[in-house]
Amino acid sequence: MAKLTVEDLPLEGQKVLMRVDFNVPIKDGVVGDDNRIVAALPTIKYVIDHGGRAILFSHLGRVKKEEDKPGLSMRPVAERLSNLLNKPVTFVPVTEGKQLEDAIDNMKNGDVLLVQNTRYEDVKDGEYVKRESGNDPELGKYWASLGDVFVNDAFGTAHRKHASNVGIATNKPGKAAAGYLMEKEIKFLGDAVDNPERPFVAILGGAKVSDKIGVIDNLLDKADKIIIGGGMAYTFYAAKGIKVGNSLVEKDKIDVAKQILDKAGDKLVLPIDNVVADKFNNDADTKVVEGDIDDGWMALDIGPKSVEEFENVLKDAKTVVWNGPMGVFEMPNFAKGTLEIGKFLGTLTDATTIVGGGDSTAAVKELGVADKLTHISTGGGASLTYLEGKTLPGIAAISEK
Ligand SMILES: Nc1ncnc2c1ncn2[C@@H]1O[C@H](COP(=O)(O)OP(=O)(O)OP(=O)(O)O)[C@@H](O)[C@H]1O
Ligand SMILES: O=C(O)[C@H](O)COP(=O)(O)O
Ligand SMILES: [Mg+2]
Repeated sequence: MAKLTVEDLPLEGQKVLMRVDFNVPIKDGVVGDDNRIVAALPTIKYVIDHGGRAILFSHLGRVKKEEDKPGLSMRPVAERLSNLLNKPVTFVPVTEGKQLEDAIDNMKNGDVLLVQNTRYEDVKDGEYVKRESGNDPELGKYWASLGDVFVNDAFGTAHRKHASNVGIATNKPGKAAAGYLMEKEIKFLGDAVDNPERPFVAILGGAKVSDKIGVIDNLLDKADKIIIGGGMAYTFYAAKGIKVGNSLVEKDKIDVAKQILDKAGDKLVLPIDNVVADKFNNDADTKVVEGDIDDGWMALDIGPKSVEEFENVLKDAKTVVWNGPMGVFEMPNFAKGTLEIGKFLGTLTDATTIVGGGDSTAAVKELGVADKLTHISTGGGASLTYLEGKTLPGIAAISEK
């Protein structure tokens, strides 16, 4: 990578501003899945082990009104980070002003400080002003003034143009570096997209048809096969004139699906059979059907023949990128397709296997197959934007070597 990295920066005695993606699930004031915090530890440790003073910034959720703030405080994240680092982390409950500046002045080499949720800046005096999310130039300049150098390790946020990533970087020319997580994500995803070992197979599932249909179009030029499963599949069924019953379909995307089918030829692999249910519930009546899905039934998982067919396509793959579960894996009765595909990927020891996306990552972790895969991306939207071949503003703003 031609970008500056954390190892290129002076750290001893420096105030090191760091952008991380600690946008993690919080339930009842406690951090749930801490994958994203754990993933940033190598860079944080490197900075403090080299005498830097780590000043961490992250957003958490989406702050649109004053009342959103209490539930989206970074305090629980500071507690978890402190446990993981096994040392105190100073939490500053504000995003600007004397309290923050004093706390930074009091830091010693090797100390860690976490600033309040950067998106608190999106709401001022009850108004939704988007200072952070809209990359307000004054805010980026102010945050940049609080430190000497900048390290961006927030791959998960790289598709966003925020004051805390793009803004700070722009105000630290020649001193804005990528962290280890950023490097690692770019390496795995970059190799997969730019120079994949073939056959290269992409698996797309999940529920966000309109968000992700653009990815399919772009990947058609790059992948050897694209497997479509999960809620994504039935819009393609509809485009082919197969009956979908009450399955998830995005009607205004049927035309796009038709165009993709025309362009794709036999590159696109759709489910042969599905587990259909009479309601969206784990306790629904279910059956496996091939092809047409009758009214009153909805497809909530791929069926055994689809699993077999998908495995057949995957068995010789050398690169596999997966986003979006094969069914409603949150309900145990519809988790089998996702589990089977995940388990099978785990057996492809000669292949590079990459999973990205919030629910997809949660699925492979819950189902116990995560450690068999080459790379679990911390980016959902970011990894897909990358796969689409688009420039990520957070990465673009990092200084060149
Ligand atoms: N057949 C289906 N019908 C309805 N929902 C489905 C079906 N298959 C999967 N899903 C749902 O799709 C959701 C996950 O899709 P999603 O596109 O959000 O993936 P993701 O990995 O979280 O990616 P991102 O990070 O972009 O959100 C899950 O909640 C799952 O229940
Ligand atoms: O979780 C993510 O994808 C990133 O942290 C970005 O969050 P956002 O979708 O709220 O901008
Ligand atoms: Mg999701």
